[in-house]
Amino acid sequence: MKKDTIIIGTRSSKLALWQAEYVKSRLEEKYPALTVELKLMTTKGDKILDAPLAKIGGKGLFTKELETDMLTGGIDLAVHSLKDMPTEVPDGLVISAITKRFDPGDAVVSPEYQRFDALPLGAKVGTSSLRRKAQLLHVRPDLNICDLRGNVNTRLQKLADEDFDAIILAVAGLKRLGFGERITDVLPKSIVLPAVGQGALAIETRADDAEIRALIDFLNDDETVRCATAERAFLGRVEGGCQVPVGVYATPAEAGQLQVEAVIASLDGSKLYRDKITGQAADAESLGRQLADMLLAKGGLEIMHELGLLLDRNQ
Ligand SMILES: NCc1[nH]cc(CCC(=O)O)c1CC(=O)O
Repeated sequence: MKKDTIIIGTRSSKLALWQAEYVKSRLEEKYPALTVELKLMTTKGDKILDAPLAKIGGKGLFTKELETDMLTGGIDLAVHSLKDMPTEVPDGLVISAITKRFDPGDAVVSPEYQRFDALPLGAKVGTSSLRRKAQLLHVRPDLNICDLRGNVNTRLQKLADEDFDAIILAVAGLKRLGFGERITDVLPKSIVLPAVGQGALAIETRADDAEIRALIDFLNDDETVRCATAERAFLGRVEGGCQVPVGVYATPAEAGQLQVEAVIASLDGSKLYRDKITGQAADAESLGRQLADMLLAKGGLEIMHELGLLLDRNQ
């Protein structure tokens, strides 16, 4: 091995730091002679805290600054939550590893009512995700869903400060930060499908950095990679990003198969199209694309048009 020090770029939120430290410790455990340093960085998504995420828009809100630094050699790799990664990685960069998915669920934190089912009529529910909002409104149009921005710690603080009856956060993020005991319910997948890649980490490197890529290859979890491939193919096809209420969840099925379930909904949840497909795991990418086409044909395309999103269907 030529390199004796590698530099991991990470955002500086507590969750991002946990994730970078996790990769650091797995590398150090595997390569005792290697020194791994963390370089803390700030992204546009960290700076703009007062606007709803969907309004800021722009791809790579939480990844771009890290990617620019990696392309110029400032860092060797970047650790991201897979769900924060746009489906298209910039030229010269590549996702070289996807770690084992931890828990893809969406959690309810509601000290007063505990369970989602128990929320009273018109309850004030906090989330900044269009995906969660639309799917929740579909089954509970009475809910008063309000924007809740900030990192996980800030959001938990706002639960009390801003009088929410419940807030919704990824199970994975809460558990990583040691807040697992704050979870009072987990939304069933029959109501809310997770975001693409929720619960898994992506490690991004330069495409031509063969040494680093070989070094981190052991972090890949084959099963998660297959699921993520299907989920990201779905998202790439519907051009979802964080601006469209889209959920997708792939799971291994028997005999080397993969089941992929997905949803596209209108912002207010009044229209919701959901379907699933099963096929060979080796065809993960095409399964994701087929499912996207099924949902677009059912009415998803109309929703995209209503949202004013351009779709290049010839890609
Ligand atoms: N959007 C921010 C974000 N990115 C990743 C996670 C959680 C960890 C994960 O899903 O892997 C979170 C917080 C949340 O959605 O509650």
